[in-house]
Amino acid sequence: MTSHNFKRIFLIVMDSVGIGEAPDAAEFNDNGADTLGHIAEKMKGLHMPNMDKLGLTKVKEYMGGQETISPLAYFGKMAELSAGKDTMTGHWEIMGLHIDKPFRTFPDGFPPALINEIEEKTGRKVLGNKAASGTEILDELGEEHVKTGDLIIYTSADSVLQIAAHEEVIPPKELWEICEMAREMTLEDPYMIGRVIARPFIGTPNNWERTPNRHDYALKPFGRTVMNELADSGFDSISIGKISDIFDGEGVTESLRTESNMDGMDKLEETLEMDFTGLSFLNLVDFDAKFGHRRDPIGYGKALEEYDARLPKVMEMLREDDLLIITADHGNDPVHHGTDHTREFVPLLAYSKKLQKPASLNTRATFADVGATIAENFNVKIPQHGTSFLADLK
Ligand SMILES: O=P(O)(O)O[C@H]1O[C@H](CO)[C@@H](O)[C@H]1O
Ligand SMILES: [Mn+2]
Ligand SMILES: [Mn+2]
Repeated sequence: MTSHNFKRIFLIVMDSVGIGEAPDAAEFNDNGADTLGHIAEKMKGLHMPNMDKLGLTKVKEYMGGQETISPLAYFGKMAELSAGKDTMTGHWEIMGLHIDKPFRTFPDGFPPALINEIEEKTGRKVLGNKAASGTEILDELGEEHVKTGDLIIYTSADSVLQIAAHEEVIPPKELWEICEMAREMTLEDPYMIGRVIARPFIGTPNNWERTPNRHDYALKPFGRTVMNELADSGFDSISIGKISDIFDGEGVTESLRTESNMDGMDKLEETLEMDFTGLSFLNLVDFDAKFGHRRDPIGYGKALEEYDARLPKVMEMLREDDLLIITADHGNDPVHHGTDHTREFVPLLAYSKKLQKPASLNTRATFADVGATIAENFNVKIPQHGTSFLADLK
């Protein structure tokens, strides 16, 4: 082991917090996308003093951001190499994979053969079968679903098959079973759907509310990730939030579920108190699910400020030989057209108490540089993709 190895690495993915259009944004119809920048403008000033102190404003100027002369963290930004801008592609790339064939998407609805099979196997009819926003489709079809018990099936620009059902019409357990069945049907070509998602909700017409009983059924990562290497070498690989779902449990030695960003930060603190050697990997999904897809820049901005306020405690709880890495998995600009993700650069911040002279990590060509760094740190097999920046952390 070299002198700069860290015993514990805490990785935070701020889901969808992009910092400006990626060089290939045009290929994704995302010219001009800028999640953080546009939120800050809509907020007439966004205040994340702790992210700024770490070095965020070194890589992203935004309204309300405070310039930092001596950042506490190494700072940089990363472009995504894979052919996709979804959560799984982003996270899998962070852990060392390169997804060159995008998952299948069904912007015009799923083929009749699949819908028929679902209807036959569940004994329920299907409503919707189109690309839609998850809240709007409840307004449109919620009442009919409650009357008939039919399944609301919808998708988005992502490779997802989502099934919504009222908890009093189809109890979550039954909905999960239906989703497991749909998962089995769509693992391979011609479907190869990234995720089947159970979307239980409660409430009454015009007051529908989605519940935390959401469950995601992902495909298994297409190759071995750094998490597999860690787990197989006897290190801890702790998942917080939906990380375990995103990797379908692959390379996860312990999983802590969360109900919200703040709950995620609570669970992160729990792992900061634990004695382990390896990785604690947190995803903060509210940014994306509650605000990005809902095109709610003010809600998004407030959530960012609320998150930022939790950082001093996290930094205080870090031990001398810990490393904290903060990044994101794609953008989701809440003032961009549509309701989907955006192809953007993501921030990269790396902080440790023992690092004395934080400097720039420049612009990285792939998110996999994070995975390569983690692999090198624990001396496990370096992924095929990615260049470690461990030696730069002095
Ligand atoms: O509109 P809702 O149901 O929130 O769906 C969003 O959530 C899905 C999974 O993250 C995305 O693909 C997007 O469609
Ligand atoms: Mn995401
Ligand atoms: Mn999303």
